[in-house]
Amino acid sequence: MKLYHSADTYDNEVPSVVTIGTFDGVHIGHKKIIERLVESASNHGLESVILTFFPHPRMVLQQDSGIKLINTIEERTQILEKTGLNNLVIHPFTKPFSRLTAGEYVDQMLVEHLNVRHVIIGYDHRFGRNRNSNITDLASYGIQNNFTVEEISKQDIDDVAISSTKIREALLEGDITKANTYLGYNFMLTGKVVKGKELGRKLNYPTANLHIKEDYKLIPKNGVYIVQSKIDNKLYFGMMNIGTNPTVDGTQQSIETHFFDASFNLYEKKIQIELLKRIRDEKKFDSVDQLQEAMQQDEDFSREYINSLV
Ligand SMILES: Cc1cc2nc3c(=O)[nH]c(=O)nc-3n(C[C@H](O)[C@H](O)[C@H](O)COP(=O)(O)O)c2cc1C
Ligand SMILES: Nc1ncnc2c1ncn2[C@@H]1O[C@H](COP(=O)(O)OP(=O)(O)O)[C@@H](O)[C@H]1O
Repeated sequence: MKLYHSADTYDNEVPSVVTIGTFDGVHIGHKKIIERLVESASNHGLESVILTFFPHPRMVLQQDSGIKLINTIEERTQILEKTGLNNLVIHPFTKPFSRLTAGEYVDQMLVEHLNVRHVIIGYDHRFGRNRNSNITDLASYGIQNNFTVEEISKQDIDDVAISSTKIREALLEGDITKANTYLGYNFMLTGKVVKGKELGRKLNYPTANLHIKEDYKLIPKNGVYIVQSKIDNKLYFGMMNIGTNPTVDGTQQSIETHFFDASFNLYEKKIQIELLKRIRDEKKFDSVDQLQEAMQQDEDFSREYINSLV
């Protein structure tokens, strides 16, 4: 897959089949549409292109929307990489861009830059300034500009939309099992390991503190989770706490993971952690001893679960 950070730099000479959308989560519903795109392109000797925008339009047009996404743009790219897609175009969504008329948008983006021959698009897709134009308009532009438009039906879209919202809700409720089922892969958190209070090692549970730089990334409900992570090509299991560490009077939310049967220096390292199962809520214990006991129980429970996987 070739990645372009703007449609302006797209340089493939072969005409394309384009799908436009956010694809946050790249879940099983999205995958069906992407399969259709990839198959259509390959059947007609064309290039498959996903045109997506970053930042998310709502992050630019309604800056206070506080929108949270299932994937960072980097994670989204990583997941799309595995779908057989030829080209991913992440076009910068800016205020000036949002003011292009429908005609300008089609001419510049689809025709001039992406050399489009076929568009696969949702029945309710709106585009151009103030989202003025719809799929019927796109089809007329197509007649003038030598491309065809294929509609994704309401039924297919509803399947997709429902699961996207459901995944966000599931994550906020801590239902990681449900989220993973809809995603078709394990929900992940990606970031850099930073220094914490250095208390973990005193509790006999050193914990890698994950710093996620993308403030728009959706963080699941506070609590304790069983996790896995590939670090330097080796798979480690562990237990993660997402929360404010009330026992030690913490206030800031932290994301901390203790990896089993591992001893390494992870500071400054970029890691990706997959969440497998939620164990319990975070609690304020009366003493650090009680916290340590709870962590021992979490470990026992996690190890049993992990052993049952293999
Ligand atoms: C599996 C696990 C479960 C945890 N559960 C709780 C909890 O229920 N309540 C709490 O206050 N802190 C909990 N913690 C957080 C500890 O308070 C934290 O790891 C400790 O303060 C060390 O922090 P440090 O890495 O910044 O040194 C948990 C940590 C882990 C790894
Ligand atoms: N099994 C392990 N799981 C997690 N981190 C580990 C492990 N072994 C060593 N470490 C290292 O210890 C650090 C965490 O130690 P800790 O005392 O909790 O300090 P901090 O508060 O800075 O996170 C991690 O960032 C990592 O570099």
